[in-house]
Amino acid sequence: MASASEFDPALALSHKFPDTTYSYTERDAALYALGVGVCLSDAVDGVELKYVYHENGQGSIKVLPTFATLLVLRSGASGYNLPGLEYDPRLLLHGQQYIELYKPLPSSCHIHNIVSLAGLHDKGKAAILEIETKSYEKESGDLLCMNRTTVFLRGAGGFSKSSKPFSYTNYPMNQNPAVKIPESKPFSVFEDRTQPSQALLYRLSGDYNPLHSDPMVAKVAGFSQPILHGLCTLGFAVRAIIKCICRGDPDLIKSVAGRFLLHVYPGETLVTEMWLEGSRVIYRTKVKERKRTVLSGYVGLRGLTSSL
Ligand SMILES: CCCCCCC[C@@H](O)CC(=O)SCCNC(=O)CCNC(=O)[C@H](O)C(C)(C)COP(=O)(O)OP(=O)(O)OC[C@H]1O[C@@H](n2cnc3c(N)ncnc32)[C@H](O)[C@@H]1OP(=O)(O)O
Repeated sequence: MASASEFDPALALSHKFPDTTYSYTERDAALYALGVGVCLSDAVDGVELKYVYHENGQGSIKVLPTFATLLVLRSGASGYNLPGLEYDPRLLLHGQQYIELYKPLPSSCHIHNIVSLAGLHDKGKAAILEIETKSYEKESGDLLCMNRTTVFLRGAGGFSKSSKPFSYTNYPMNQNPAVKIPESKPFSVFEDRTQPSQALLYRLSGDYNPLHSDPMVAKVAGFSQPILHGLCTLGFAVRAIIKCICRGDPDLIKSVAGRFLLHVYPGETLVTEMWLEGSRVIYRTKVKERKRTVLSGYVGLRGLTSSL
């Protein structure tokens, strides 16, 4: 591999990522739902049973909108390896996630992914890499969703002049997950306790990064114990919004944006606060035990929320 000084960001921008595929069944969707806390405190939860069971004779289970984040998993293997960009995978942290949903996800599907570079930034102490994945249903050719995954590669920055650090983005500013949290009282607040084994369950959905399961790897990365997957925390937060704002209807979710601000330890309690701003829900998730904000962002809704 080349050293940071040999890395040519201009050359990296012309890199073509290979297309990837992904197939899932109802079992994968249900396993994911359990991983992000569905029916965790109530096995017959009136609005959540439909994600894991054919309730009332329904033909198929419902799929949570954040399941879309799994469709890109295969892209990750090649997606975070830009030619010449050197980084220690043990120091990688998930920084942000942005999702657009164009139609409800089917309960089983074959997916074709088109992958591209959406952003690359030199932050000195870190490099930030943004990968965009458009996921198409193979059979119909329909575009189902788009994911933009931002990874924070600690120790991989410094490849450009510190007086003029390299920064490239190909998407509009209004899709940036960084939000200003209102000072008013939240419209709704939802509390959910994760299980000590939460990351061990969530990883079975396909993100086997040992940062979430191996105490030694967690220590090297700077944590006292394995931490929760960022996308697991995001799944908990969006579930809270579906419960409290969407009256249990997952199909109202049009887009999701989240910035991971601090790690979560499995077993900690997540408290998600929500504010309505037009057709957007601004949210912030805190860890109750440490009184620290771990995630914030917004969710775009379909349809009017004026009746709320
Ligand atoms: C399916 C797809 C899978 C995707 C791969 C993911 C694999 C997973 O297995 C891995 C995970 O889930 S890791 C767990 C989830 N993530 C985390 O816990 C990270 C939490 N965040 C942090 O620790 C810090 O915010 C931290 C460390 C990220 C940044 O904190 P600091 O070092 O203090 O940074 P700071 O000095 O405040 O800012 C430096 C510049 O970076 C920008 N920035 C900060 N936080 C960011 C974030 N979260 N995302 C993107 N950019 C971020 C800042 O804006 C700043 O830039 P500038 O100076 O230009 O303003």
